[in-house]
Amino acid sequence: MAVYTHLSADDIDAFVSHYGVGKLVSAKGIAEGVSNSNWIIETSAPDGDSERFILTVYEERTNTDDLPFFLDLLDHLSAKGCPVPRTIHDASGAAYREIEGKAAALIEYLPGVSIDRPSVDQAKAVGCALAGIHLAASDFSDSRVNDLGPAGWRGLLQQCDGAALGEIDPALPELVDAKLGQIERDWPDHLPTSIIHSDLFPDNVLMLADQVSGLIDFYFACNDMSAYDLAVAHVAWSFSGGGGEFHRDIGDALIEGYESVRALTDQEKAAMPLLCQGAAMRFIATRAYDWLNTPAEALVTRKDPMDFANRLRFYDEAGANAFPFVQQAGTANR
Ligand SMILES: Nc1ncnc2c1ncn2[C@@H]1O[C@H](COP(=O)(O)OP(=O)(O)OP(=O)(O)O)[C@@H](O)[C@H]1O
Ligand SMILES: N[C@@H](CCO)C(=O)O
Repeated sequence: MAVYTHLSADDIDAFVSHYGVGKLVSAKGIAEGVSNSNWIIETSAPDGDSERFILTVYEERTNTDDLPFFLDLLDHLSAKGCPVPRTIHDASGAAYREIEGKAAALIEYLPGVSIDRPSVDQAKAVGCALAGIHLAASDFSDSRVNDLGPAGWRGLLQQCDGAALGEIDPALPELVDAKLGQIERDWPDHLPTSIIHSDLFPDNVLMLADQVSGLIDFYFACNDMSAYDLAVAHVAWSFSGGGGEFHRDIGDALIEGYESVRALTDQEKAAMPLLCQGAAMRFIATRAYDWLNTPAEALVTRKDPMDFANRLRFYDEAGANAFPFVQQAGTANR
């Protein structure tokens, strides 16, 4: 569940009254998500039309200093026609205001369903939408450093000492020891960069049939390698069963969709096996940290780091064979 902040109907009513979006009709807390508190808000305008919005209250994980970057980015991408929710501004023009001492924003509601098991056509559409935001953000004037790059993973993993990692799974300390230094050493520094989403998991994409109707949750967006963003999506979308089963058709479709909008360079293609291993390490690091630091009484379902340990091992072993860039024989659906 993700409603950490208690808001009364009067609190929400008072908040909404600053936005010129009509009268509050209903507000329901949203159970999905782990970082921030979210509600679906319905309002009615004087002409009787009703409208929906998302009210997000930013909790500890989102640094308020970064909000202008995140919220301006939503407005920029939405204005350029990307399927991204725009921010509703209050009567003074502000993109966020305070509620119960925390920053909060009213965001456009987008229709659609998050899907667990994408079809090939859906995966293509996701790749296409991802490349679309990379291109559309090229003239966005603000920037943000990726604090969850290799140095950030090491920082988080060092805070979980080896013994604690071993309590999650006896094989985890050895995997981290074997792979982290190697990924850091080989991490590319010359690939094309853009603003990236950096967390494009299925639960951050809304779909209507085969169309992407919404890309949401830009609260890890930053400047980094465009191909790393594609690697995150590849690692997040192409597996089922706790990361044990690789769906080659889905991985290939993501890349095909991406390349239908923005062609990858040869260097980006060559880097994909390493970028995917790095992406897997990123989610091992954040999940292991959260696993060990989430209080037992917290009403949040912890996410298993081992799902991404399995994916890291897969990319390590498969190398270039996990991607459609080289001719292969007999490697479908490994
Ligand atoms: N603009 C939107 N339009 C429609 N639904 C939305 C929108 N934004 C969020 N939601 C809904 O709210 C849920 C939680 O939102 P979100 O993923 O941003 O929460 P979070 O706690 O910040 O995320 P995370 O767990 O990935 O850190 C989503 O799964 C989706 O169902
Ligand atoms: N998408 C992430 C959570 C937010 O970083 C995960 O599944 O671990």
